Amino acid sequence: MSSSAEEPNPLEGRGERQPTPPPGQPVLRIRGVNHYFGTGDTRTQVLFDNTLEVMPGELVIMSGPSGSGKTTILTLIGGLRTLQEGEIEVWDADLGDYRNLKGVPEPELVHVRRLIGFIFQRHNLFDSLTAVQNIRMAQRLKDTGATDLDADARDVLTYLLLGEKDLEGRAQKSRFDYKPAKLSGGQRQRVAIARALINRPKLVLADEPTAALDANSGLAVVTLVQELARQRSEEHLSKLVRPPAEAGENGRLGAWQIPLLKKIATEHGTTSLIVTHDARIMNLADRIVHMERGRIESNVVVAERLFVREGLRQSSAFAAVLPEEQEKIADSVLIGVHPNDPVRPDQIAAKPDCVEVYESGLVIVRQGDAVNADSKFYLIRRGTVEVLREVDGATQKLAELSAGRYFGEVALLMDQPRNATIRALTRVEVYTVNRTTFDKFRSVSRPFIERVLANFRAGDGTPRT
Ligand SMILES: Nc1ncnc2c1ncn2[C@@H]1O[C@H](COP(=O)(O)OP(=O)(O)OP(=O)(O)O)[C@@H](O)[C@H]1O
Repeated sequence: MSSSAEEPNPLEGRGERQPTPPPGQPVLRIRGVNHYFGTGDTRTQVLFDNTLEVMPGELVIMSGPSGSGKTTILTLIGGLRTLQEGEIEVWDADLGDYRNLKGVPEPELVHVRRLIGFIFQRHNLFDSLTAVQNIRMAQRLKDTGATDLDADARDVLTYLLLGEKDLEGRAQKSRFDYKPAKLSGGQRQRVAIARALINRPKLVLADEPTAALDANSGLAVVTLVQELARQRSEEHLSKLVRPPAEAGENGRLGAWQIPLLKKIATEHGTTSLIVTHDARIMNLADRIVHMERGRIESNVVVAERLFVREGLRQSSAFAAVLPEEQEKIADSVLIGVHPNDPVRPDQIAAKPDCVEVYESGLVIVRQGDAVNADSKFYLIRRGTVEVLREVDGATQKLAELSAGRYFGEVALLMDQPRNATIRALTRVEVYTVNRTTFDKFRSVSRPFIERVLANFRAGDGTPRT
């Protein structure tokens, strides 16, 4: 991930670019993590068999009721607690490899902590130092090669509305030289956030980072975290900026913050795990992980969920069922991988009923094959297929279908043999909905489907397979 060609990158020439994990591999891998508090009779298990992968640059939101284990898992990832059971691996860009947190002695855990920007409620600012000095202190921990550290510290504080400008860009008294005792709770929190982000950590762990913040500065924090991960479009940012006419509205950025935001976020690739109940932040998430009673109950890549929902909705069979039911089916096939990324064999093995891969030239569905208990409905995840139909001994090519298109519904709906052959033109990945699920929803949506089938039999001109 790099800045656009037009923009000069002030971090250029700061030495070696930190390497990222190999393509398709996560920056954070958690496998089978259990955790217990207490000893003897009072020993209680609070985490149960948690497995999660986080990809580079993702903004992950962790949600779940109080006591479900979110903070415990975050502190284990950050090396703030000893890992008792399971595996946690964090990519160390300086090392160019993963650091395994299992059985790691304390001095080595310190290395892990240095990789991470922590934003926790207990922010531990130095009481005797001013806001700027607190940040300058953090800058000493890591040599980022920056030329003007003081200006960088002030820029981040200014963006977080602690500098000489208010949200509308009007002059205000800056808090640069205030000590923590003279700052409000929300201002202290923002100084702590600036301190956590000043060295542009590749991994940010945050526990309720916006709880003490007003809506405007809460959004400013999350937008900064997002921009550190990767540049968003002008359109995305402009939606977050308050129009002058709505000066009274809460939860927006000032237009003047945008250029500064971009300047601060010139180096990309930060991955963030944020525990929050703040709905506005959830809307910005790339991945939403929900915990219940010590277990990760769901792990959803937002773009994948949208992709599958959108794909299923095009099919008359699924369009006929209630939106909540459509969402349930869509969620049942998700594999937790962004649709732009190819699936790895281990990810397919983990969800064998949800996704299949066909190499170029392979037949996925063959014309004339009877529909049975193993027959499926297919949504193309990646790649292109061709739709072929044999009529009177001659093969006609009816269509080419690519990502986001579906096939295989008609035979399932009509209980008839497949009416066309589908062959992979490239390597193809497909989501599959099995017959049982399909039939369950078919019965719910029967009246509608009868109408669809009537149209189909009459021939409405659309080639369906
Ligand atoms: N130091 C500790 N000693 C004993 N039990 C603990 C300790 N810390 C947490 N727990 C228990 O572990 C469980 C998980 O707590 P954790 O703080 O991880 O949950 P959480 O989801 O972060 O909750 P919240 O949203 O309230 O912060 C809870 O039952 C909690 O009481």
